[in-house]
Amino acid sequence: MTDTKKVVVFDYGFGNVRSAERALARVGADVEITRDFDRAMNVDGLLVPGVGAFSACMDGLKRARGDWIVGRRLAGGRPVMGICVGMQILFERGIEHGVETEGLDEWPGTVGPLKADVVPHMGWNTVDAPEDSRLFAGLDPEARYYFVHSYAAHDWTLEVTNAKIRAPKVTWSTHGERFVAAVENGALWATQFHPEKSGDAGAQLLTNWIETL
Ligand SMILES: NC(=O)CC[C@H](N)C(=O)O
Repeated sequence: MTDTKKVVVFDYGFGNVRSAERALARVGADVEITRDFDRAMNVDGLLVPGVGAFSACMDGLKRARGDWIVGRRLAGGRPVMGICVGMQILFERGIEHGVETEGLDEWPGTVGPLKADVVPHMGWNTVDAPEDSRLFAGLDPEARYYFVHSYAAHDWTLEVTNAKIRAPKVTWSTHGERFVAAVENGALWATQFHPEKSGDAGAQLLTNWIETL
């Protein structure tokens, strides 16, 4: 019997923390919703949800020292997962309603408006994951995931040229145009869609993350 993995759902005031908590508990994690600095720093896995505007989420995250916590966890190789705006804020910057806000800059690039006939992109969609993805391991390539967003990262520019460093794995989806749907980058994983609202496929995806903790 492997140890039960402990996960903190980081509560900085901008995220559907209860549904994230339920989904993680359903796949066997010992889950706590908190913004407590020490618990968020020392738990097996930190999940950063995000609902709302990029700038408001960044303000809330900084007020709870979430920027510091994410940075120090990653510096020590401690797993972090971002969901929805919790993924968007990992990029260099976000532009929403003409407001440009600095993100955590874990990855270069700008999160901007989705160019599609219908926004928000609200509903189920497939993704195009790399063959060797650990996040999507064991999942049907035709599986669908639940998205609710009007902004996205359209490009991926972080290139890793050193063969000794594991290159990030990027998963794409399309709504009007191609956008980044998920990233696996060492201890930092993130999804634009909501695994906690994506049924069995989402549960398998969260299980895949929990198993790395
Ligand atoms: N579901 C969300 O809260 C996403 C909000 C984000 N500002 C976006 O539209 O992409």
